[in-house]
Formats: sequence, structure tokens, C-alpha cells
Amino acid sequence: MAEAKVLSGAGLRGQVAGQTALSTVGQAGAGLTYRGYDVRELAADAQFEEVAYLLLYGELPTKAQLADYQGKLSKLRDLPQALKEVLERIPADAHPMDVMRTGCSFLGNIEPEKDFSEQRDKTDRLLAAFPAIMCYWYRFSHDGKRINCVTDEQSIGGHFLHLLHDKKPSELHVKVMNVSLILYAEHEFNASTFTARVCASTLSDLYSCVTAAIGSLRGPLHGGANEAAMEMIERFSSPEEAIKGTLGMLERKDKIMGFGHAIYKDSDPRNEVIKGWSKKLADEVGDKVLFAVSEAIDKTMWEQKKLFPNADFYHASAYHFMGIPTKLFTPIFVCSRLTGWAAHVFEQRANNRIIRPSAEYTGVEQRKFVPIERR
Ligand SMILES: CC(=O)SCCNC(=O)CCNC(=O)[C@H](O)C(C)(C)COP(=O)(O)OP(=O)(O)OC[C@H]1O[C@@H](n2cnc3c(N)ncnc32)[C@H](O)[C@@H]1OP(=O)(O)O
Ligand SMILES: O=C([O-])CC(=O)C(=O)O
Repeated sequence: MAEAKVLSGAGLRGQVAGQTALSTVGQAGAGLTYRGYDVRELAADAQFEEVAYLLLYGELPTKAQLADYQGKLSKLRDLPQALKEVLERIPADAHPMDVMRTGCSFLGNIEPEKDFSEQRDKTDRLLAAFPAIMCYWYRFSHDGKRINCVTDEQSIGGHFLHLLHDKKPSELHVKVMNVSLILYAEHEFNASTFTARVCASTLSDLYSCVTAAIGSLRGPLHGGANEAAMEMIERFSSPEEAIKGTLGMLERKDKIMGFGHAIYKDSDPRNEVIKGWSKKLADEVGDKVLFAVSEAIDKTMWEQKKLFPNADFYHASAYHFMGIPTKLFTPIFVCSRLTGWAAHVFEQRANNRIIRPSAEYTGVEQRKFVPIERR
């Protein structure tokens, strides 16, 4: 059972920085809940669009509301020509998280949020457009192809896979994408969400809040860990090699990406879910190496450091087995976490006071100014 650590010290750890009705992280008896629902139940039985609706509109949708919502999102998928032209100018060796940041920011120029009453519609637009922003740039810069940004896939996960691979995805892959997007959707006051809330607290627009949050998610200590984990796992060709390599990294005091957590103490509830799906995908592709290597690292980390895999670690192999290029891993996180970020922006706006903490000064004592010619 995921429980929260006793928290103290730097990094604002353990300090309540605001209130939320959106999620609980690491409370006894419930590892992670979204508006009161256990994330494991949502991942087992809900569609990502249901969870997005829950976070953004406050309650789970009825069948009719879900159909309307999915219909609305489907109609918002295409990208404006001006945005396609911007994406075409971004080089192939750019980091896709920078592409997402630019794509979001540029859309904010041509479809601005003029009034907070538009916040839900603007969020839905971003939710619908993000997969195409990522895939239009990726396919143009890597394959020289201008893709059609519209598909007939009902789900956001299926739509993304279809755009990326230019074919209808299998049912299993659509299911795993759905689970993944649910698991990543919301996580209380994590670094990127807090970034979004700080930005919202100045009464800035939604696109600025989301663009800022993308910048925070990009780092390897946060969302970027799923890519870093993949790069590490791929270096080993057997479990024995992985154990040796992990011990070496620990000896050198390297950070092992995809392990540990700022809040959870002994497990991340999302891990068991995505690990199970990664195993299914490993069996589907006949993998004999990557999953076993991942488990060997997992076991070594627990034995040596009592560190457990967080949401990112088995996401790496799961995405890899579905043929997703490593550099697109963190942008998928963006497509999901947008829902949590936006819901927090709405919450901040509904009861706002500018977020402005104080600093403990550690500089020199007050002193007299010395004119430049006497320095
Ligand atoms: C979806 C997400 O964003 S989940 C997080 C994704 N990030 C990662 O996977 C990056 C790797 N993990 C980490 O860097 C950290 O565990 C964080 C950033 C997630 C949490 O950081 P903190 O709250 O500061 O960690 P915590 O206080 O538990 O660290 C305790 C000790 O364990 C060590 N530690 C924590 N995680 C790791 C790790 N992954 N590898 C090696 N050592 C680690 C720390 O260095 C620290 O050691 P020290 O006391 O000797 O300095
Ligand atoms: O809560 C955190 O610090 C990081 C995390 O797991 C997330 O954002 O999903």
C-alpha cells in the first residue's frame, strides 16, 4: 500500500501550499484518488475521456455526456495551417517537449483565451490537439510527411497511435494507452502542477499556465524520467548485466531514473498497474530481454536501497513495446497531465490569492554603495 513519507526539509517538502479537491496522494488506505475515486479502479474500468471529464467538469459523465464529450473532442483535433507551418520549422533534433511547449504557446497566440469563461473550451481544444501537435512535427521532421491530423479513432490514445504509426492500432494498444493516460492524469501539487498554479495565481491565461507546466515536466527528476529510464534499460542485454550495472551506478551515487518518490514511502500505486500491462505487451511482442532487465533493476533497487519504481519506470518498456520512439514518452505525459494542470488552474482561479512565499536571506549584511571609479 502506498503511504506518504514523513516529510521535512528543503524543496518545500511537507508544507501545505494550498487546498485541492482534485486528488489525494499517499493517504493511508488509498494510494492515489481522483475526486475520491481510486486510480486503480479508474484504470481498470474507465476511459481516459471519462477521467478527463471527471477532473475538468467535476463528476463522472453519464453515457450520453461521455458520447457528447468524445464527439466534441474529435471535432477539435485538426491543427490550424499557421501552427502546422510553425511545427514544420522546428528541426528533427529538437526535443519533442520543446515542440509541445512551442505548439501550446503558439496556439495561445492564434486562439487566445480572452476570458476565463472560456477555460474549459480552451482546455478541450488543447486536449484534442496535443496528439497532432506531437505527431505532425514528428512525422514531418523524421519522415518528411505532412500527415492528416484527423482520424476516426474514438479515444485520444488510439488517435495518437494512429497518427504516429499511420494505421489503426490494435485493441490491446488502445487499452494500454488509455490506462497510461489515466495513470498520469493528476497528482496533486507535483512540480509541474504547482508551476501551473503559480502562473494561474497571477491571473495569467491558460496557455501560459500550461506552457510553464510543460517546462517543469520536461526535467528528468519529473516527467523526463520515463525517457531516462528507457535509455538506461536499453543499455543492458541481460538481467545479470543489469544487476551489475545497477550496483555500479549505486556505488557511483548516480540517480537511477524511474525510482523513488517525493511523497510515496514504499510504493507508487500506479506502478503495479503499468507493470502488469508492460508484462502483457512483453509477451505479445515475444520480448525476452527488456522486461527481465527491468525486473532485475527493480529487484536490485529494492534490495540495495529500499527504493521502488515510480509511475515512470515500467511506462518506459510499455511504450517501447508499442513501438513508440523514446523521445515521445514525456510528450504523452503532457497529453494526459494537461487535464490535472487545467483542473488545478480552474481551482486556483476560483479561490485565488497570488502565490508569493518568502525567502530566508543568506547573503551579505547591508552595506554602503561604492561608486564604480572607487571599486
Ligand atoms: C511521475 C514523476 O514525476 S515520478 C518522479 C520521476 N523522477 C525520477 O524517477 C527521478 C529519480 N528519482 C529522484 O530523483 C527522486 O527520488 C525524486 C526527485 C523523485 C524525489 O526526490 P526526494 O524527495 O528528494 O527523494 P528522497 O528524499 O526520498 O531521497 C532520499 C535519498 O534517496 C536517494 N534517492 C532518491 N531517489 C533515488 C534514485 N532514483 N536513485 C538513487 N538514489 C535515489 C536520494 O539521493 C537521497 O539520498 P541522500 O539522502 O543520500 O541524499
Ligand atoms: O508527485 C510528484 O512529485 C511526481 C509525480 O509522481 C507526478 O507528478 O505524477
